[in-house]
Amino acid sequence: MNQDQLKWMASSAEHDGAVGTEQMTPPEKSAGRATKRLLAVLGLLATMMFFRHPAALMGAAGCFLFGMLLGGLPLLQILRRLLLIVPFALGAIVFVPFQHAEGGTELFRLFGWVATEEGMRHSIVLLLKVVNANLLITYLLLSTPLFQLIRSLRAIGIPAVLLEIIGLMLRYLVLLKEEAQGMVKAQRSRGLRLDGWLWSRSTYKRFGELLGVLFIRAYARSSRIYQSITARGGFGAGLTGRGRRQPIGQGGLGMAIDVRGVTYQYGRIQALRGLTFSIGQGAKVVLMGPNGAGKSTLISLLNGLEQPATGEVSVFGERMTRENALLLRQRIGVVYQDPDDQIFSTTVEEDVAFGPRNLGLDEQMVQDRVTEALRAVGMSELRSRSPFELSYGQKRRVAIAGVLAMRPEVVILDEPMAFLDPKSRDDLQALLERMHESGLTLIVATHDVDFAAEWATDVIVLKDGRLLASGSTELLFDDLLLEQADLHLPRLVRPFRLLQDAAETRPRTVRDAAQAIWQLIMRGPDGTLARSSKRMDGETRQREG
Ligand SMILES: Nc1ncnc2c1ncn2[C@@H]1O[C@H](COP(=O)(O)OP(=O)(O)OP(=O)(O)O)[C@@H](O)[C@H]1O
Repeated sequence: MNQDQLKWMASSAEHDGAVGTEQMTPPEKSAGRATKRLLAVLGLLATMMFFRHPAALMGAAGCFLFGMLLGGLPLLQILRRLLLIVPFALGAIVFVPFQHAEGGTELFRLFGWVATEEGMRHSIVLLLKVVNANLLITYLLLSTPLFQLIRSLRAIGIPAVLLEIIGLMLRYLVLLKEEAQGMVKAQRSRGLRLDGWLWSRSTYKRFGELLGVLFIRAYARSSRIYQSITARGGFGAGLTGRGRRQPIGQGGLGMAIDVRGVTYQYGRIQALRGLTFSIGQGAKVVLMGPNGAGKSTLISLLNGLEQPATGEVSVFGERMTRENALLLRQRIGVVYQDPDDQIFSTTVEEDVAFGPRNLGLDEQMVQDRVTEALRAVGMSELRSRSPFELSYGQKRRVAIAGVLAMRPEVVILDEPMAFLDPKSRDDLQALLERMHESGLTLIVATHDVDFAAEWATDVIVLKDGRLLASGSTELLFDDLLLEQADLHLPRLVRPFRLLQDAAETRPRTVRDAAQAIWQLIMRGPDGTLARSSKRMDGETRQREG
């Protein structure tokens, strides 16, 4: 996908009205203000380290709080963030007074431990310093959007790798929180009562078990996130030298993907059993098959995240190996089923910029690609938002933008329609159409036969790791194949199957179906319509009988 193609998509999206007004990069002025604010907070934090007197620290805390309220920050939010330091405060109060037992002035004894005046003072000073630091950081977080904060941190010379580590740690914390919330919700729906949980014995009995499950779930999720980061060139030494595409071998002209005798197994589980098929450039392919058929495994192989046990996968004529997988991967983008597995940055624009940065592009080019990709998916307005605050459909668009910004030639989407409302599904289908018109080869793993019949040009059907069939979407009308693959006939076709005179009619779209019905009606004068109606009535009665 070249620059013109992505731009074309972006302009089409705007033309369709799918896009709101583009929010341009924040003005220099506010970026400068954010950096000044960051420097001021860092300066105050450093100064705070030298304060030794509780009264001075208390005075500083009062000033900070007053300043924040004067600046319009909500008191409730400030207090909520202050609650975060309660565990630390308890630790400081409980342990620190006993630190100066030797040589200090005794205040009281507890279980043989001596609390001293010096220890107590030290404890109060420590506590006040933590409160002050918390107030200052809260001020920064509440007054400056996260993306600007990150830019400012970069501007003052904090190494990018450190920021990435912080970003990933934050992502892991968010992930833990989401998993914990998900678990609580699922358990409440099955009768878990939360009233009095803090004092309940069973809470503590099950605590270890729940914590274990939480970490296993978070681990599984983070390994999927790791996969998607790798798919966009993360953790690698950059995908290509300075963003240029290396020449890729000759062969298979017009062929985007060629799969020959591929097998794959997870331990003793045979997931793929000798698959052979090919996909031409510019095709719109649906990958179908029941649960466990091997679709996700195949996608991992096509993207080079896994290597086949036997057989080979070729991309644009070049055989995929461990060595060239990084290079070939930039020609094949993958949009995973769960956008939360794919998105991990603190802002939408940072997330979309992740792949282009891995390509080694300069910052201006990265920003251009981010703008274009977000415009193409109709998400320009939300570029500064945290992706974790978005709806599921919006997250999916961000995930697609992240892949488009890499300018791949093939895009694979795993169940892109899952969990979307009808309007979002229509929007996504229109987006897929634009992506295809811009020259992309698209592969969509789906269970949705109606979407497949309407949208795709070709179909690949798997079952139990085997290829049941591959070819044009005419296959979707083959009853035997559909039965073998646990699929059903597209809905639009079913009524025509009940009409003897129109049993072979295979409408793909509502418009096709309307036209077919109209043609049937127009045949009326010679009596066909009447006969058809009678036959339909007759057949319906027969079925009901
Ligand atoms: N990490 C794994 N470890 C062991 N077995 C696995 C693993 N992932 C998948 N499998 C097995 O491999 C087979 C193919 O699974 P895969 O996820 O590729 O199917 P799928 O067609 O994508 O299914 P679905 O439609 O449910 O997503 C299944 O039998 C599955 O149990």
